[in-house]
Amino acid sequence: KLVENFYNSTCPNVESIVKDAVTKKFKQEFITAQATLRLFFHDCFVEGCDASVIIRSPNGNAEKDASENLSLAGDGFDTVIKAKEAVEAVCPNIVSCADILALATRDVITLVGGPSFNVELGRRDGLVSQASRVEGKLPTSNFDLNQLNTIFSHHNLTQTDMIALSGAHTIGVSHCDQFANRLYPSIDPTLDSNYAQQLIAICPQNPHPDTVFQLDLQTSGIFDNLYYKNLVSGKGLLSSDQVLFTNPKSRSTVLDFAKNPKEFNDAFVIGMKKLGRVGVKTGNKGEIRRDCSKFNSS
Ligand code: HEM
Ligand SMILES: [Ca+2]
Ligand SMILES: [Ca+2]
Repeated sequence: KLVENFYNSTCPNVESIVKDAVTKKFKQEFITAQATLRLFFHDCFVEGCDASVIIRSPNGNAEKDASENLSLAGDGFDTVIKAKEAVEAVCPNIVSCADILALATRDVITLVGGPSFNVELGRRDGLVSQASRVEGKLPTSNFDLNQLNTIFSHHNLTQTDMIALSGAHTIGVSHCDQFANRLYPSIDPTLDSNYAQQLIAICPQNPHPDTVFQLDLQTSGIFDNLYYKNLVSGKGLLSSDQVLFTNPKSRSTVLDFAKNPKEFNDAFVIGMKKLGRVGVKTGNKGEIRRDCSKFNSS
């Protein structure tokens, strides 16, 4: 079981060390925020929150090499590696990379204007990181409400948790290929028509593969509840975003979060705490990695 004060006697300043390293990185690269938040999600849904996604393999067959993870931005990995280096300088071999990722994620959310919250600690780092084990574990942008609910329920996350955590798309971007099927060959009728034209202008039929569009067009660098207001007005970028409003089973929660930012923030914090408990290894399971990108044995 995780506890908030896990490092109180072994590394009492871990939270401020991580926060300083993350803040420094964020000031250099603001995309640190979205990159770290998405990294945490992808880590927790595959093998649990154990930093398995951070392992680098010379053979290109680690979890991060799976197709689903190729669009994870490098700045998220770099944030954890930098924060770990800062922690190792003070408390060597004590703090797991999985806990550092959890703390860094809380810190980036706060840096972009989101709620702050206490983070439970005591995770250990995983010993398995394989590209072949990712398939089917992460939701994709064409999932319908049932598919979204099912995949989240495998981790004890409810529909409300899923809708609140989808609010992470209040920051960051998506590559064109993730929503091109909503534009071509015909425009998805749930899309606002002016918004659809904006998307088409940035993402033509064969875009440069690096072209991206903001998940929350007006405030893609700010953690706010505009994401939900966008869904209400037909401006959800991914099909998996828009479906939360289109499907009557989830619509009332979207409307609640669109109207009441505090309700969204509270639900997001509950969702993040539950996400942070997914599949965690404690006690003598796993290891405390020295270098977050390598198993200790390698
Ligand atoms: C509900 C199911 C979800 C689906 C289908 C989904 C899918 C996606 C897709 C397709 C992208 C764009 C990737 C790209 O092309 O670069 C994206 C970006 C992102 N996702 Fe999700 N996601 C989901 C839930 C979550 C959750 C739970 C979180 C975190 C708590 C999250 C955080 C992010 C962030 C921050 C970005 C922006 C990344 C960046 O700008 O680099 N997503 N997501
Ligand atoms: Ca993991
Ligand atoms: Ca926003």
